[in-house]
Amino acid sequence: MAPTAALVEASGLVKEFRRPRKAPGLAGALRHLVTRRFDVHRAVDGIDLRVDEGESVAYVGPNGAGKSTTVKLLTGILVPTAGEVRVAGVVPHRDRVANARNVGVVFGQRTQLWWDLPVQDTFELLRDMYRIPAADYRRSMDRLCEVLEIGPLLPVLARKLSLGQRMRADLAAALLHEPRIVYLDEPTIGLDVSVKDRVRAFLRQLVADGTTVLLTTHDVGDIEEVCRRIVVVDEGRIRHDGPVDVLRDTLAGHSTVRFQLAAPAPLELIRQHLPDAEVSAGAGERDLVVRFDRTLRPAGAVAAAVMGLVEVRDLRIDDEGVADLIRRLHERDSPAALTGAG
Ligand SMILES: Nc1ncnc2c1ncn2[C@@H]1O[C@H](COP(=O)(O)OP(=O)(O)OP(=O)(O)O)[C@@H](O)[C@H]1O
Repeated sequence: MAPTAALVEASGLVKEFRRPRKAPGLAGALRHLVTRRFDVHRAVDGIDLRVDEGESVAYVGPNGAGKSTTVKLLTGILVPTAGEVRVAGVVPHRDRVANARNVGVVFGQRTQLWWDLPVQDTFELLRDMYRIPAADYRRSMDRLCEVLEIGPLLPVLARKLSLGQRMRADLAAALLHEPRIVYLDEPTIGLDVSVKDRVRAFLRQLVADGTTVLLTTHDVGDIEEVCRRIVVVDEGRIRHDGPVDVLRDTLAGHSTVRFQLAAPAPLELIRQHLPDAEVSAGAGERDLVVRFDRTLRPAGAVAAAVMGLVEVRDLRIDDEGVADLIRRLHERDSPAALTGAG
């Protein structure tokens, strides 16, 4: 087998921000004007990351973990405080123009479409910006119009688009110049289920066609359906790096049903009937929490089993999200074992 080429190579990557340190109140603000003091915050704290051509990587972590900062370092928007980074052989912050030709970026909560222009005009501006030859532009547009069904959106002003339409147009805008790697930040946030499915199907196709994808998301469905590898980052460091499949089997395929009962929960009785589930007490003595592997039994079967044993007043089903996944990783592995775990 031919060796795969590294597309992203980061080693010892560090980004520090200076944050103003000021005492509270007006006196503090005035003092800060005279003697400025700063705290140094390491948003990215020594990241080693290699992404090979054709990989699909979920880059996840809690809020403030350093995900966006990493992506900004990869796009060249930020200059690292220390360490090395190359994307397709280019040092992003040294040669932002060359780097921009290789990368596409989509932010779910922001758009790169010109708000007051028809979608078509943004595409033409991008064509000129990236100096895409006419024949390549035609081919790329034809393909994107077909798979993203954006043809009817071309004459529409960007501000008139629905969220789902805007996301499809934004994906097209990011891919028009056929980048080798795409960074996607929460690409399905706020979308309804059917549009979400379409976006995920499109991303799967993109990966199948050989584009490298780095996806930041809080949605476990995005990870499971689009990515083969998951990198978990917390406090600026990589805590876990491995195949999604392993996590899917051991961690992510769980749901929790929370019951409110008419009387105090008989935990032992319920454990006897649901031996492969985790049965625990909730906040109050009439609350019951059952966590189970949803690949073994559906939530309906768990609810029916409990309702056959005790009187249930109310219930809620929660599928686990990325936050649960990260918490479970912390619980499962000691901090030492987590670092660099593969
Ligand atoms: N320009 C900046 N100046 C100062 N601090 C910053 C700056 N940008 C980010 N930070 C801080 O760096 C840390 C990491 O931020 P970052 O945006 O990379 O996190 P994130 O993992 O993307 O979080 P989220 O999921 O909330 O987007 C945070 O504590 C943030 O407040």
